[in-house]
Amino acid sequence: MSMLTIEDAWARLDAACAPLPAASLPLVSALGRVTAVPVHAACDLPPFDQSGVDGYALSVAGIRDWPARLPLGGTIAAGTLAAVPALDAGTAARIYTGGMIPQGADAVVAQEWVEREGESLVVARPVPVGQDIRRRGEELCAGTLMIGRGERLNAGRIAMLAAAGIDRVRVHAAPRVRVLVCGDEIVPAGRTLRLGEVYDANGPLIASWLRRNGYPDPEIEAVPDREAVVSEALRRAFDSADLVLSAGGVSVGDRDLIVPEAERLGAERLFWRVAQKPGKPVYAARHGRALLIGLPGNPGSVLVNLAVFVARVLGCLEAEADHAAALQVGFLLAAAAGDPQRDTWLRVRRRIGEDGSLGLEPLPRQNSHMISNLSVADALAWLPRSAEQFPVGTRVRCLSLRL
Ligand SMILES: Nc1nc2c(c(=O)[nH]1)N[C@H]1C(S)=C(S)[C@@H](COP(=O)(O)OP(=O)(O)OC[C@H]3O[C@@H](n4cnc5c(N)ncnc54)[C@H](O)[C@@H]3O)O[C@H]1N2
Ligand code: MOO
Repeated sequence: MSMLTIEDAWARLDAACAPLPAASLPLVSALGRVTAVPVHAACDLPPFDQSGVDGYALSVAGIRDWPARLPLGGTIAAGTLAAVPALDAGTAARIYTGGMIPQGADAVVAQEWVEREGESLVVARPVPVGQDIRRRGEELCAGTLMIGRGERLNAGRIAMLAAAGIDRVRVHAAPRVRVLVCGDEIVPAGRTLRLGEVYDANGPLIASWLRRNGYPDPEIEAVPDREAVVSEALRRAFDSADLVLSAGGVSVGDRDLIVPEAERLGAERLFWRVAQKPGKPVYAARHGRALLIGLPGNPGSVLVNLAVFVARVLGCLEAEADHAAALQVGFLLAAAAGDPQRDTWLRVRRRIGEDGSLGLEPLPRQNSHMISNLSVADALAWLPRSAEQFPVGTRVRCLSLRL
């Protein structure tokens, strides 16, 4: 049976994704979304010359003799709205961190370095011009490009834009995701299992993975293995979602209904089966503007395909500039077996060595129906197909599970 390489499957998904429309959102509501336009600073940073410390503003250019004794004028606090009076020659003004530097001042001296004697200030040692003044625009000027298009907004980027006066930002819509959890034997936790049933791991896995990665909670539907029900669930999902994720029912059993029902509804296949282990029977198709990724039902396979394909499609739908799978290179901390026909995604725990190197510790219980090693697993080591063992120390690529 023909199997696509992982790279070819990525290329087909990339080619099939069209970016979702963009809209302007209040900045903090845009957390996790991707910019649709470049964003430029709305003001200079800092916006005015300001003090970097609590201390005294003075004009050192006019002082000949040190120690200097300077009569004290007014007090300048941060946030003072009224115009700050100019500093009289030969005087000093009390100033707080962030306070506006008065006209005539050319330095600030921190209060720890001076003595107060009545209404005068005694400055023992010479102070260089410019000391502890943060200059207007020294970090950046209004109009400076702060972030390009296609960048995902995290807390730091939101803070940075807010500081530069940005209150709204144009971002691509978050993909609407609908999840179909397939299988007659699947029941939610909390019920007593009857013989033949298993608890649903895939619904909670997909929902929490999406939330963890900054996507809105998806619609989740339990779908029994009946043609009419699968077909109706797919039809509704295609109508209402940008990305449909089904879990289960994509293998070759007679009750594996996702592929035939999706295609009966007119879905165009992008691929079915990828040369990877686990997760081989993964299916991808396009129906109108919606994409379907049929995740094979074993929870270990869902896990792998979320990290390998779903993350990529989501980034693509949001026109993320660097949406390609973020791969790192590490080395195996124990020998591992690959597979002669398929690339292997080996669940590992990442361990940073004392020298900063990235060690990948292969974990037990790798079979695709097992997920108890997720107590510690955080990445997938990518072992190319090979009949040989990979010895300790082999350098391999790895992909975060984004759990
Ligand atoms: N003759 C063949 N049989 C199978 C092949 C194959 O190539 N030839 N591939 C195997 C592989 S690999 C996988 S992976 C599975 C995928 O099959 P399906 O996508 O059709 O998944 P199901 O049969 O529905 O379920 C597989 C397995 O996972 C359990 N499961 C399903 N959903 C959940 C859930 N929500 N929570 C927990 N566990 C779930 C299900 O009970 C089955 O045990 O096919 C192999 N067979
Ligand atoms: O692809 Mo399956 O996930 O190997 O068990």
